Amino acid sequence: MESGNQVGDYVVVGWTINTVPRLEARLPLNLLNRHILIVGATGTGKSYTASRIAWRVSLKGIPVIILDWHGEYGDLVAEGVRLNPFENPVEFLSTSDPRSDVEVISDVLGLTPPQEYLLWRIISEKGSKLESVESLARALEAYYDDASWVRETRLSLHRKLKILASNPYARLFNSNSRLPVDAAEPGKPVIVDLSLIRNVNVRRIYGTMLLARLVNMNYGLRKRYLILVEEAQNYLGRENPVGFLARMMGEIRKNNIGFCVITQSPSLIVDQVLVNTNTKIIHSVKSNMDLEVVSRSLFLDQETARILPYMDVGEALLFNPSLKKPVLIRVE
Ligand SMILES: Nc1ncnc2c1ncn2[C@@H]1O[C@H](COP(=O)(O)OP(=O)(O)OP(=O)(O)O)[C@@H](O)[C@H]1O
Repeated sequence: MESGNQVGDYVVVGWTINTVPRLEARLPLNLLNRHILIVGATGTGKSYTASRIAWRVSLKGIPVIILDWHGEYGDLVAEGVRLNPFENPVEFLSTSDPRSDVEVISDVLGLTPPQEYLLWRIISEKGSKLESVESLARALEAYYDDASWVRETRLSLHRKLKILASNPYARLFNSNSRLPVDAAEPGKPVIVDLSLIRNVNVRRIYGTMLLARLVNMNYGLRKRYLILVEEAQNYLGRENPVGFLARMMGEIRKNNIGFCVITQSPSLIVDQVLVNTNTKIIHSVKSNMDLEVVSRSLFLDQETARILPYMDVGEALLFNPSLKKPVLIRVE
């Protein structure tokens, strides 16, 4: 299916504004695995821009998966394949590799070191008897307390898992699941509608688990695809970033996955994202903190920085290493 391999192949994001004649604003496909950042205040055109990129990249035969936090991409990419997370469970425990599973679960749930250790003990003791989140929650409830820290840790870990093991959320996690990347076709990005998961914390956990499984599956295979992460502050926020995702942004050689990270507020996102995204598309930014972060990370001169709050919807500064300085474009 992959055809976007030719050197110099690219997709068009829009057109330059301040040049005569106007020129194509291009996104080279060989930069995809060096990641894209799209930022801008509410309503400035981030999702529209991301949807154009998703569709055009997918037309090149590169599979695209959209983690659709608000459920808006069904309208933006009418050709996309919409997936309901409840009908597409993600693997929570894969007893074939318990060590890396514990790391993933720990990252996803934000476990403390004692919680992670206890989880490891239980999984290595019970092994294949734990095929679901419910069975893990039950095993935790019944686990013997051989020290006082075990009891406290067990109870706090159980609290974290309880909602995942409850109805209807337990259906989101299953040991016999397939990854949605198989559903992608040329011109048809896969849209995982996360908004169907009402509990925001569970939504974040499902999204992160899905990302973890996609990334892990791709080690060794090195298949090329693009993942759009909407409302990225939920996964890569400064307060509680998911460790493996932040690390992934810097590990371009080990994996061939490109991330397109989308957020309203670059000041809420971990620095790794700003440092490790090669292509930046900056729509209008209004808050002083975000203006400062954008200006600093792109080394903007004062004149360019001054226009940031006043750009129209659909206008953006495009920056990548092949350009000497950011270019003002209109996304089309
Ligand atoms: N390049 C464009 N050309 C034409 N219309 C656009 C363009 N970009 C955005 N729009 C329109 O502007 C509106 C807001 O766009 P969009 O939803 O993409 O903004 P957003 O920054 O993602 O907002 P939010 O943060 O609230 O999700 C939509 O109606 C969209 O169709």
